Amino acid sequence: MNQPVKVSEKVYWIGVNDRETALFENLWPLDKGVAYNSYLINDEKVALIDTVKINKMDTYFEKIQEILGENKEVDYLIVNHMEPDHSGAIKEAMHYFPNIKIVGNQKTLEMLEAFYGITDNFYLVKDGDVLDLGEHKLRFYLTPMVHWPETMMSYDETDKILFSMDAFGGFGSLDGGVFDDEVNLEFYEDEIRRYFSNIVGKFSMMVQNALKKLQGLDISIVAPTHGPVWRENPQHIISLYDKWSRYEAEEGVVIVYGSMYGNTERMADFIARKLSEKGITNIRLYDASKTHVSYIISDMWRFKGVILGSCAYNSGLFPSMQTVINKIENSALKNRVLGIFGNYSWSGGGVVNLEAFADKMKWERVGESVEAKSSPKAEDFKKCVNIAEEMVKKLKA
Ligand SMILES: Cc1cc2nc3c(=O)[nH]c(=O)nc-3n(C[C@H](O)[C@H](O)[C@H](O)COP(=O)(O)O)c2cc1C
Repeated sequence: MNQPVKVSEKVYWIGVNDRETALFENLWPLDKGVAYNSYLINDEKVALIDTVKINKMDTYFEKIQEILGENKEVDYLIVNHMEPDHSGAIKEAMHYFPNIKIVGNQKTLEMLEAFYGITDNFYLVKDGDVLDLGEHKLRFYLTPMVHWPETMMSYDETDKILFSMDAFGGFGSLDGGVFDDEVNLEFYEDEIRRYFSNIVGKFSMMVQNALKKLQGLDISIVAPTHGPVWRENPQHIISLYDKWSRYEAEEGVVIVYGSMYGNTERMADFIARKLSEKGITNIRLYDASKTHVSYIISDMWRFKGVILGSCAYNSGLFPSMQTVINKIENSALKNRVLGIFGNYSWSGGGVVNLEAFADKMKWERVGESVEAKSSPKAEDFKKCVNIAEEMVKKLKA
């Protein structure tokens, strides 16, 4: 999309879509692309709010010039977040608008120098400071570690727009629709949760601190740097963030397994069927070697039950399961209920490592771990039934 889109009388969305990059942060699949949202406030003084990734700059400055006309320039560039997918065009912005002032906090300043060697034309703001643009007044809220040290949000007190940087944003390009009332929210909510769980979730406590700081603010529009702009129901996305960062979950079970020859997979299928017979409708069953871990973590952030299975592999976990375990540990997901199963043929390695993981995570356990020797037998399936039954009891309690 090349056209600027009006967010309010003087505020414009001037974001760009990226459908070329395969992996966000060179890690997270972008099957449906991503949008880098940037905003322009065309007041007496002109403010640009965050920029876009450098590979997507071709029409960006044209859009700005189109809004401003020939005789106006950008006065301020508000840098809410220094991650290069938003700060990438800062140097070009300084080149394009030589009088521009870069607005950020002390940590922004340090990063500007470290990333781009920029030390001049900086306008330092502290928590609660206000920048007067004429009709519009921007108040700055420092929200450290959501999910970088310098992260902050800018609140337009006139139109009640919260420019929230990466918070409340997600994957998925904006294919025509820009606002929450213009798009299929089911898709974007999934992609926002995948973004949250993989990138921001580790900093859930800082998200809670930020939400507390924003409490009481009259917010009409939430304008993040990725994903849709929330103008119809901004409280909806705020409440989802609140729920996820408190580790609240829905009834449902995510089963993930690593299997080479199908024995562990048979146990996973069996457990899934037992869960279904007991009335669980939200069951997600993943082969860890097929589905990218980012989708698996996203579902674990959504559902209360987690059941992990691995065959033994060179005295350890099956490698794709090791990836899943590492990611969960790194994300520090809390308050889940866990069942464990696995398979071996001589001295094991899968279940013992899943047990060690369980000890670290301190999640509530269900049933006795089951480790079948090669093809699972009747007594193994009995233990699988027990895991499923105990899980359902916990979920329905
Ligand atoms: C490369 C490789 C390494 C393995 N390492 C172990 C091991 O360290 N300990 C063990 O008990 N079994 C080991 N096994 C055997 C498998 O874990 C076992 O056959 C299991 O039943 C496979 O489950 P699956 O059918 O779900 O793949 C290994 C198998 C392969 C192919």
